[in-house]
Amino acid sequence: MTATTLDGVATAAAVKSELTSRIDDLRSNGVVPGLGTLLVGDDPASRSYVAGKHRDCAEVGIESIRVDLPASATTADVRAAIHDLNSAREVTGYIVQLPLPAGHDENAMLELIDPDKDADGLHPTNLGRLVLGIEGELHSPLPCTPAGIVEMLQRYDVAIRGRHVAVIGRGLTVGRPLGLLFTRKGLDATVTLTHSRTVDLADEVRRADIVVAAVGVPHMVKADWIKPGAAVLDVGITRVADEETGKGRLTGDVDPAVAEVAGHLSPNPGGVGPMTRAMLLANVVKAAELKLYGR
Ligand SMILES: Nc1nc(=O)c2c([nH]1)NC[C@@H]1CN(c3ccc(C(=O)N[C@@H](CCC(=O)O)C(=O)O)cc3)C=[N+]21
Repeated sequence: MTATTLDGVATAAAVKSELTSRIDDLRSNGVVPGLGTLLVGDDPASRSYVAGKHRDCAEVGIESIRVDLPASATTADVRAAIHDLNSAREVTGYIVQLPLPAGHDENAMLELIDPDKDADGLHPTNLGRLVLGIEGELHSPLPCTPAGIVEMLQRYDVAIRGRHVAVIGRGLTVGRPLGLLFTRKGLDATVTLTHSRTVDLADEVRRADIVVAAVGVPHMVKADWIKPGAAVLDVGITRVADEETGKGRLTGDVDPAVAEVAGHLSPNPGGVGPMTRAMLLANVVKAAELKLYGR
């Protein structure tokens, strides 16, 4: 048996095509959705992610506004750029590309974002609403990767209610908010949030119906950790040199042999990454709709 592929490219395309009609409605009501990106420094991976976000916007009819600061930018420069994005009328939502270069306090910068323009859902107000929302409806942007994971599972009819989810990794952008999201009323999963200090990680993962690996350690999740038929989402990305060609390529956290045991498996690349980008677009559209129609 080979796992069903959770195809992030195809699923993201479906999400994007649904967004285009909402974008048309916004435009005909005089609201042009616009995504801003703030990139500091010249890390090649970050540059390429940001470029991808601008391409995605062009594809669906969202304007995009790019602010790039050099690696030498001071925290005062970053602060000033965030204030400009908060007041720029054409920017209806924006992100601060993470990680910021060493020396900047990321949490302090995230706090400066206008929560109504927070396209990543990483402002403390929006993370707080995520916590409050465990009891019901949410009217705030969700962090894009967690939202994309849940969206993909739902579109593939993978059961979540009452099921046991093992999340590996407790980071700000994936693991920690994902645990909160899965335990919300309406999703109703049981979550084990594991991390680098978890004792007997393999045993925790073996009990799970859904496994999310968001660590950044190539192929750490082995086939004998997986309950037969479980859904496995491979989030972590590591750039490695290909043994044959010597060229750089991307590797996920999940060992390829997992495909022989799992019921569903998201490839990496081609799985959660494209969904993350689609949910960013969804957050921008939602923010523009809230601006037009109110909460
Ligand atoms: N403020 C902020 N928000 C983020 O959402 C954010 C961030 N900072 N910093 C970095 C991480 C990483 N991330 C990715 C999104 C999509 C792909 C993606 O689409 N990857 C393609 C492959 C792309 C390639 O080939 O390089 C795929 O998985 O198929 C990857 C990584 C968002 N992040």
